[in-house]
Amino acid sequence: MARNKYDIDETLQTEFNFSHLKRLATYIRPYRGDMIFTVFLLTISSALSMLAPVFLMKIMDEFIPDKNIAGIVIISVILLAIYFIISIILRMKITITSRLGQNIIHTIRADIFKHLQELPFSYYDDKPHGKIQVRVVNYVNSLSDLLSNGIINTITDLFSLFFIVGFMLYINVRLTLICLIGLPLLMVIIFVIKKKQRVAWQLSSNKSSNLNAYIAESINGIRVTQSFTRENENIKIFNTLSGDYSKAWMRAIRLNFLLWPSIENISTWTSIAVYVLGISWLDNGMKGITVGVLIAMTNYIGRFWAPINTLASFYNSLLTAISYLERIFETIDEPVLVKDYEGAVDMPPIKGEVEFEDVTFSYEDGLPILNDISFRANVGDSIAIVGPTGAGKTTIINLISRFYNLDSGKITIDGIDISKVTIRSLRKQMGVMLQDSFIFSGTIMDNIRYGNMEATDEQVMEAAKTVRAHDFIINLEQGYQTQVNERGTRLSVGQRQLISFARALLADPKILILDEATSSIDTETEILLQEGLNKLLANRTSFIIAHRLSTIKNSTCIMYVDNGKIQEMGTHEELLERKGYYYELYMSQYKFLEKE
Ligand SMILES: Nc1ncnc2c1ncn2[C@@H]1O[C@H](COP(=O)(O)OP(=O)(O)OP(=O)(O)O)[C@@H](O)[C@H]1O
Repeated sequence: MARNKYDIDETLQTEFNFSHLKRLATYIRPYRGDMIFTVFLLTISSALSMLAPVFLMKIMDEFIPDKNIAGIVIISVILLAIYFIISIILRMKITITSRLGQNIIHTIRADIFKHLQELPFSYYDDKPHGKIQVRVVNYVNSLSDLLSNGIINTITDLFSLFFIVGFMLYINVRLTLICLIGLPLLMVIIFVIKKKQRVAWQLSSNKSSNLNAYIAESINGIRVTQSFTRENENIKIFNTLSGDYSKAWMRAIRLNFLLWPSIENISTWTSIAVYVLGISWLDNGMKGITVGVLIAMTNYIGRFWAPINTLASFYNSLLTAISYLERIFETIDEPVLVKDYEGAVDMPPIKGEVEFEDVTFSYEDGLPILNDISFRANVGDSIAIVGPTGAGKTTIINLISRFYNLDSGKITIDGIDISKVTIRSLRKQMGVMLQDSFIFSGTIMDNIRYGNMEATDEQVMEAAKTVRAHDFIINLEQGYQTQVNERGTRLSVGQRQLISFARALLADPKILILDEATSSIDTETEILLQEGLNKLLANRTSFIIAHRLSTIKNSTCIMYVDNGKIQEMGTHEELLERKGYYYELYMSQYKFLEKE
């Protein structure tokens, strides 16, 4: 799959369907006790608040004409008590819903993150990292309001609506029916704008994703940007992406806002109808219409449209949330293409014999990068892989750890097909040191211990001493406890490599895979690295994408890769004698080094 870029909208693999909502319900289910309790409290509060207009009606129609002061006082006290209870209930609701919403969001986020840990390299090859990040953080956050207040308010408002209509019918059936006439009209409006809203929110989430992708890319590439003084161009790209996002968001929100004026209009017109007809019926002395009835009725009509408004706003948030849910579930459902096959067993302790048998591999269908590659490395061999850039060297070493699946052929370790064993048991026994010696934020001690979480401080230091990293570490202001930033920016390239050596050694793997940095390193560090490397390689089978002549010459076998094939294999002397590809490479790049 071609890599998606920051300015290309992502297309959804699966369209939204209602099973997404059902799935969302599974996240909510563990909290249904809390939800039911809150809805119960809110329903009580809503029912209590419904009593006020009835009390008012009683005061207007009975207590005032009868001059019943005691009755008015009693009702006022009851109303005060009711509002006190309502305020306590609302406070409880806020506490419970906030906690509940955050718990649900945490579970969804944890599920995405767990899945991201398992997704293979190919997933990350195709997607800008900012677009992945926005799903874990922003999209999940956007569900917060829906999950905390939205659902509970909606259920409660449905109950309120039920009570309000009940009270209205109790007071006067005719006037109630006039009020309800507006509802079918509202349904039609909702139905008409629904599809447009969905599309608008999808577009808005795409644009926010693009913007995030670009921000992440710009931060990662800030050094190159400033070196090439590309700041102004970057700001222009940012402004375009940010403008696109604003426009998409404005369009979506405008569609959302179409609903409120509609509700306002419908509620105003039906209220006017109730007033006009009510007053004329009162004038005509129609049975059952009194001043108290009209006051109570207008009060209920005001209340009737409030929950309708909340329901409409819930509906809007649901449509917004759906566009995020689609992305969230798409990520959680992303197939883990590199996984344990059924019946996979653990890899027994590795001795270190590695064999490629007719291996063919492509990143993109129909474009093979490796063609029918076969070779064998015996226990303890160190294989230096050389060849022109883009030849497929990194690809070969990535396949040994099974970071990708093969198109055909097989790779065996100690005669066991690596696709038949569990990935964890395979990778745990391998030491991989990639060209970018990634340093995580934390202490130097933590960074080395990454290779073996059970290692003691002494073992960490022992490993650092062996690869010659100890001396520079103890000269840092806090030694092994010195904090380093993500990517290890405060360390030199050579220092980062030495830390990676120590990390790899601590894992004590039988097979070592190294992508040697090409960066020019000062002679002193070069000697240190070479010493470190020699210690690291002793008694292990190793594959090194080698750039230093010393590493190449010290290896048991050199493999020259080009055009997806192994063109030559042999020792330094054998290959020089053959006067083929390696000879050419040596004469053009390394020979002068030996003269110095
Ligand atoms: N994730 C990927 N998706 C698609 N093509 C890729 C991917 N990674 C590498 N390639 C392509 O595969 C080929 C081999 O790449 P590889 O990284 O293995 O080369 P290499 O020999 O290690 O190069 P270098 O010495 O420059 O690091 C190249 O043509 C490259 O463009």
